[in-house]
Amino acid sequence: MQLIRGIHNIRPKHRGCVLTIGNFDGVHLGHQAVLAQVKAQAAARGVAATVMTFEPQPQELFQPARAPARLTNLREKHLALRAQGIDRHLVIEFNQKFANLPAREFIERVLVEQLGVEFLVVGDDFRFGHGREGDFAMLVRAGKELGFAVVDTHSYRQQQQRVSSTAIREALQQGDFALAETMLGRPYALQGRVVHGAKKGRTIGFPTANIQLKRLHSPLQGVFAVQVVRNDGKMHAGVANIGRKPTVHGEQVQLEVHVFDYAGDLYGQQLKVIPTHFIRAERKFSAFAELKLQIEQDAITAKTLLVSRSVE
Ligand SMILES: Cc1cc2nc3c(=O)[nH]c(=O)nc-3n(C[C@H](O)[C@H](O)[C@H](O)COP(=O)(O)O)c2cc1C
Ligand SMILES: Nc1ncnc2c1ncn2[C@@H]1O[C@H](COP(=O)(O)OP(=O)(O)O)[C@@H](O)[C@H]1O
Repeated sequence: MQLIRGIHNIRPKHRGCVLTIGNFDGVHLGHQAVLAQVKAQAAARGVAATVMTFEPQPQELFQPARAPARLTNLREKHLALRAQGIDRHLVIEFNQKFANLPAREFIERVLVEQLGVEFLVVGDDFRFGHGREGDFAMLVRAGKELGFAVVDTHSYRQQQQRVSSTAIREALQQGDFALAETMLGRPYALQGRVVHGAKKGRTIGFPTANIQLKRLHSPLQGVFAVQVVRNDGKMHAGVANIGRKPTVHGEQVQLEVHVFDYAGDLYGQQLKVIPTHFIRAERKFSAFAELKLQIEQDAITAKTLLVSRSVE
């Protein structure tokens, strides 16, 4: 799959596509139904199945404090789109300049001239262009005039509930990882590269692989039993903390994983961390020795939960 970052990187050879536009945060089953429609239309026409997303997501630019926690950062989203068999992922850098682009210009310049869109799939509540002036009806009219088809996405439901990024976020916050998985079509996972930390973990017998979340807000916080998948596909059990580490005056929210029965170097590796159970909220301890005792308890709890899960 091809990743195109920025409209300035669209080349004449990219003309001709079946396109969908949206945030696609999570790439859940609702999104996957839309992607299947895009792929089928693209295959029938012999053009590229293309997804346009925005980075940051528009609300993260306009109202960063109120923007919902992302289920997938850019990389995770890209990998999930790739797993769906999409040909091209076009990431628009969403800044004030792009937000000011008049709706008509977006259609004429980006959709028609640059992308040569043949078939467009968007939600009927999709708004775009300066001051959100563009809407579904405008796209339909422009399509008739400029020669592309426009269809709306259908609401995808499961047990009467509309599958949405919001519903998945709520399931995660309630520790209902099984429900989140049924809506995502895969286990909820956080992915990233192991970076260097303060090197304190090893001094208490709990080395922790530190992974930057690359999100404005995290949908999860606290201590969890987890499964860890390495790039070579090897699986391990572990215990993880997602938080600011108030005991050691951390700043950014980070994911830290202690892998059970493992001793080796994980720096630089890509890890996929699948939370399976919520254990407790993060706390500030008055001494590092107290935190050590608590982590020992957390590790026992996590092992018990993971064993009972594998027996189920
Ligand atoms: C299972 C687990 C639970 C944790 N719980 C907390 C916590 O409640 N409060 C806190 O400040 N840090 C918590 N941490 C983070 C530790 O402060 C951190 O792992 C330690 O400072 C080592 O950091 P380092 O990897 O940068 O050396 C936890 C870590 C793990 C693995
Ligand atoms: N069982 C393990 N779980 C997690 N990391 C481990 C483990 N064994 C060794 N490591 C290595 O140790 C590092 C973490 O040690 P730590 O002292 O916490 O350092 P840092 O502060 O840099 O994360 C990991 O990034 C990894 O390379």
